[in-house]
Amino acid sequence: MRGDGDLFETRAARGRAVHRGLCITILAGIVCVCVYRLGHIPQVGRYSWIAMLCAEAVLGLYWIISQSGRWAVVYRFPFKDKLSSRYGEKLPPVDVFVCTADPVLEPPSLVVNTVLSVMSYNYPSHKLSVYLSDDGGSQLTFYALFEASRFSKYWIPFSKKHNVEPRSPAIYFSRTIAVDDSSFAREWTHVKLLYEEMRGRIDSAAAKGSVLEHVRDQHKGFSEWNSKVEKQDHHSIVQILIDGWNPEATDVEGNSLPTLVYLSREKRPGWPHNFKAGSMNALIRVSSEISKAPIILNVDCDMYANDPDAIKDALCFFLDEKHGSQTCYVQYPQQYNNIVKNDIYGNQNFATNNIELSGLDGFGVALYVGTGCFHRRESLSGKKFSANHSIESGDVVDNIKDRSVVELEEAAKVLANCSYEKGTLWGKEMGLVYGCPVEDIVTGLSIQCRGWKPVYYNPSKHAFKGVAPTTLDVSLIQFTRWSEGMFQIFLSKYCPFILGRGKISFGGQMGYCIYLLWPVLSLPTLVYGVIPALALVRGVPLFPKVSSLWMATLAYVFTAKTAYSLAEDVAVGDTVKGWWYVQRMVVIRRMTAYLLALIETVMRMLGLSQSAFVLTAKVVDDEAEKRYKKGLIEFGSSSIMMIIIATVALLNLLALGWGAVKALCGATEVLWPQLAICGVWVLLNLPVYDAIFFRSDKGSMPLPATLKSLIMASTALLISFTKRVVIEL
Ligand SMILES: O=c1ccn([C@@H]2O[C@H](COP(=O)(O)OP(=O)(O)O[C@H]3O[C@H](CO)[C@@H](O)[C@H](O)[C@H]3O)[C@@H](O)[C@H]2O)c(=O)[nH]1
Ligand SMILES: [Mn+2]
Repeated sequence: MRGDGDLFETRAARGRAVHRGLCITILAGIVCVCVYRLGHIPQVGRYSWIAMLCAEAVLGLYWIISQSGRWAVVYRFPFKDKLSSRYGEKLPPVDVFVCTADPVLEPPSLVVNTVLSVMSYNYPSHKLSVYLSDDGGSQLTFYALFEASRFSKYWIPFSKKHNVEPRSPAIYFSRTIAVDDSSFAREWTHVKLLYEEMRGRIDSAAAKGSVLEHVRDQHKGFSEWNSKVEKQDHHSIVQILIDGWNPEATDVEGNSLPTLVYLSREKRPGWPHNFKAGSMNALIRVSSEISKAPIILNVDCDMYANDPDAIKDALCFFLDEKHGSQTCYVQYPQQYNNIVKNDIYGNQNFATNNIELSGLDGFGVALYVGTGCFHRRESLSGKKFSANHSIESGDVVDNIKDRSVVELEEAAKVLANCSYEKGTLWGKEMGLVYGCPVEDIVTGLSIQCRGWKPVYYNPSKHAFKGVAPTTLDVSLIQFTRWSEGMFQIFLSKYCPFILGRGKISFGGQMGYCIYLLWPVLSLPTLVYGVIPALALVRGVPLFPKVSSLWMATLAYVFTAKTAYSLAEDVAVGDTVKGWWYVQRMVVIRRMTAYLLALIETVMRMLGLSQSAFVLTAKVVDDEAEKRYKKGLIEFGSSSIMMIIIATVALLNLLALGWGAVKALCGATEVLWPQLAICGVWVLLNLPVYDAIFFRSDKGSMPLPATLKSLIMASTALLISFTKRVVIEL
């Protein structure tokens, strides 16, 4: 852990002693449970017992690993006022990269709101260049950016003059103000109208799928689409929509504007384009031709800048005299602006964002999560850290010299061609690493292994806000991609224990594994979701006698872990209900997304499949949106994931029913601990029963999924019951 610098401070979190004390007792408990399991393997139900033993051992090990995120939590505090007074006009230029990939899943009007929010940062415009990379190669997106470049002439001066927040016009204008006679209200009304007109034009072009002919005449860039341009087959397009160094490029009040560039790298069938990593690498090269700022901010197209001063905060970590030269990136947590009450899909990650990631920071590592991250260009370009990397404060104009817009565009295009990377180190040692669905995580890890130090910064005012998934399917697909990518890293040469050895701290290596090992959790969770219920019906006990000391130990481990997790979540701002919903989502993710990722990984290792990047949809239909806002989980598909969820839910419900009847009938061998486990599963799954039995909307469990699940669950129970009869005979 690094100590204090002059532009920021690092403080240890309180309560470490309590956590460490509790850790020791839980650890002792876990050891006892495993010892007990090993020493009491029964004759009947042997395999179930061994499965439970394995599950508990894996969960216990994972619990140990996850303590690395709690052991040495630190928080960061930058001093941006000090930065401003020290650097004044000499602040470094900043390039902002925005990535988009599909005009349908990522509507152009959403994309340009993100672009406008980063264009209007409280930062000198002539030091700011914004690049939009469009992997969709879409004229509609280009058109939207063209519209935004015009609207920015009104929006930037308005938002800066009145210091409005946030700087995404869509979000800002969705809130109303008291319209009176003041000049602010008049301006507000005027700019809002301009915004709404612009948005109307963008949305109607998107709906029609084409841009009007007379509009196409207004900018030379549209002619790029005169020849054949298909999403996966087109030439490189680079269009400088605002050349910020040109004294004539000004807003309506005569101030300079940030540079604005549209990029769509070349795509050809047969050439791997490497998804977002490929797009980022093209951005790194193209921007180095045009503005070459030493600091790069990278955001996803749905993630607007929420804090107009965030650049200055981040710069404190780069410009600090003591530690700044070693900083490779400053990562902010992923926050969302579309979270409903109690966050039904567990998107907010309270414990991860406020504790675990700060805990990793305490061990000197931070995950790069692909968005909301400020990079040092040098560290992104594959350089190793060596002393004395200071950041220059040159202006964009120094870089451009006397080249015209067209010259720059032509030079930049070449850098975005498919063939450019052939035989180079791009995607290996330079830029973002290729071949992994979580290009961000693996890239961050390898940068740190080159001697650089990242910073995780989680300010109370969120710096960026994105769009969180609003249906179960989309959320689980996202987690499948993530967990598959994570596990792939663990099994590759990038495994932190191998690559990171001697380069990052052991605590940091463990910290990475909190995420890299996600898919492994699928099996023990399924064991706990299936075996106690089946054994209950079969009449086979899987736990010690309720009155025994062993049972007390087991119960202690379970209670202490659960209570700690609840306490920590609530301590950092979650509600009790929110925590409970996270528990549900955790279980669902493990049984579905992580399981599929595990299977997929095995298939990939056998050469049977290839990983891809399934884009997360940022829009859903109105009805689904309404259900999301009402807090109803959207099942609505008969995918294998839904069937797994429904099967486990029904299995536990039926087993609980059976056990309860037995208990009421006064049977002596009621297996209380197993009954309790089924009870917990049933409680967790209440919305699943609702979706199966009571709901009739489109988000309910489809009948085919219900039937398949019912057949599977009852068959499994029947088999178990038959075994019981055999035992009794
Ligand atoms: O071929 C592609 C695919 C995606 N993207 C962009 O990548 C971003 C992230 O894609 P999204 O579908 O929103 O994925 P998420 O699951 O929300 O993304 C998280 O996880 C990714 C890694 O899996 C990271 O790259 C992202 O930054 C991080 O927000 C979006 O801006 C896309 O436009 C591209 O530019 N090109
Ligand atoms: Mn996203």
